[in-house]
Amino acid sequence: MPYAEPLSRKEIEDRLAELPGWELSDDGTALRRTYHLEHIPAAILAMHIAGIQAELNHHSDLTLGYNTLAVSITTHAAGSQLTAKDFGLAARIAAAAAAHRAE
Ligand SMILES: C[C@H](O)[C@H](O)[C@H]1CNC2=NC(N)=NC(=O)C2=N1
Repeated sequence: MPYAEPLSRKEIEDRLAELPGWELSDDGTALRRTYHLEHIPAAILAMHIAGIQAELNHHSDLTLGYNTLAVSITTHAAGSQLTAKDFGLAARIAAAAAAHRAE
């Protein structure tokens, strides 16, 4: 059984509409958002995300800046295309970011 099935363009657009502030990469194969943190170190949010990823067994690429955390999500096992797993992870990350007042 495949790791996860790629979503159609329509499914991607519908699901993206439920994730305010997130966007598609230029080639449409990844979900992206850069969070800005004023209240806690960005690394704290990164560690929170690492816990979520361990729980879901699905992982983003995180780029840690001084007060930013850039998130990029795709499903490698689906040939670097977007799947429901990516949107599930993004929704959990969005909730964690909101809890840390990241914008
Ligand atoms: C064996 C294990 O389930 C796989 O390596 C998982 C782990 N996390 C993953 N995360 C992401 N983003 N894509 C994958 O294909 C993937 N594969």
